[in-house]
Amino acid sequence: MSDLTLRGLHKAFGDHVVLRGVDLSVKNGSLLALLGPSGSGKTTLLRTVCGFERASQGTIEIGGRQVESDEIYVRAEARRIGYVSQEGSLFPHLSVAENIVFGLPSQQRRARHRVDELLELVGLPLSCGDRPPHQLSGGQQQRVALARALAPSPSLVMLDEPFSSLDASLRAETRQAVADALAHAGATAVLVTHDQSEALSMGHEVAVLWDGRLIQIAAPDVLYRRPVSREVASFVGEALMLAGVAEQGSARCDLGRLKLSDPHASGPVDVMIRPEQIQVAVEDRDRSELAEDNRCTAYVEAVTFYGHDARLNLRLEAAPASALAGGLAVYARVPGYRAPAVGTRVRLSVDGEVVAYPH
Ligand SMILES: Nc1ncnc2c1ncn2[C@@H]1O[C@H](COP(=O)(O)OP(=O)(O)OP(=O)(O)O)[C@@H](O)[C@H]1O
Repeated sequence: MSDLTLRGLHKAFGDHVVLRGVDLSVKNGSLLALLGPSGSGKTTLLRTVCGFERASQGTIEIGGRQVESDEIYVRAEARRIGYVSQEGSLFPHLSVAENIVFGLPSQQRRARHRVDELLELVGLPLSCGDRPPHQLSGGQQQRVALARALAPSPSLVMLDEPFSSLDASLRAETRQAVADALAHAGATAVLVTHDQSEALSMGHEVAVLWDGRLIQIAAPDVLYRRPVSREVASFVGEALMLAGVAEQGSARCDLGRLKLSDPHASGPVDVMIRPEQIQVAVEDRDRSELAEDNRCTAYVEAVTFYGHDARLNLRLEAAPASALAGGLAVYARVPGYRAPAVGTRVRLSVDGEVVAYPH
């Protein structure tokens, strides 16, 4: 399948500007997750690439062929893009197989072209083909929608929040099935989502759209560990921000002297720490695990238990002058089986590098 390139893409509805100059490149055969808060322009970007909306300015190229510019406008049907919507939008009066071949030329429709192959690709039993969509679960229906999108061998597949109507367990399973099917098909795909865990777990790369601008494109682990701004840090996960001072590759803050991911930062900064980086050791229980440096003491004020992990609200003892009266409050994520009880005195250290945002 082809790659996708956007250059300087603008889109306005009247005088309401939604996309403000988007440059983006999606590599052949890869899945890009387009992540952004509600109203940031994700769906508009996807609809413009599909040709459902005209760009106000800029160019769109699919597989090296320009489909949109000031002079060129290739109609949606001729762009050869497979589209999967939130609800899947299957036709209820047609069987699963008829849905899959719906967009194909009539001869291929009659021959149920590639139906078995596509059912297999999306991980559904072949017996599903003759059933009406309503007899399938929501997750299975989304897989049928993907099979239908892949049936004409499109250049590109666009997925617009395709898992948002599914409950949590079905969502996880369907995400995996869809990711596998796209990989097996060698598809170039864009997945629109406002769910950071979905973007991080499915995207080969994640692009963050903020108020109509792409503000960061990176591999999921890089985006999570080195977000470009405080806003992105908080949007892609839980982020603890502590005032500090950076110098010579580390930053001093209420949790000690911490190693910085950017060694060049200096002066007053906000230090961004992921809560799972905070190592919590119970004084009597975990004596051997206590690091000599970077350690300070705190009390567990509250525990929210999630099973696999737990969130601890902690209050630092003897927090320095920068802290609020009564000690600084921070929080940590620890494995559920190691969650200490409320009131326990613990020692804290920070594992790994942290990010500094200058004031
Ligand atoms: N056809 C339209 N006419 C006028 N304004 C529109 C139109 N489509 C979208 N908008 C506006 O564009 C902005 C971005 O909308 P869009 O649906 O692209 O955002 P989104 O990031 O996909 O949000 P969500 O996650 O809530 O779906 C919104 O302010 C919306 O009201």
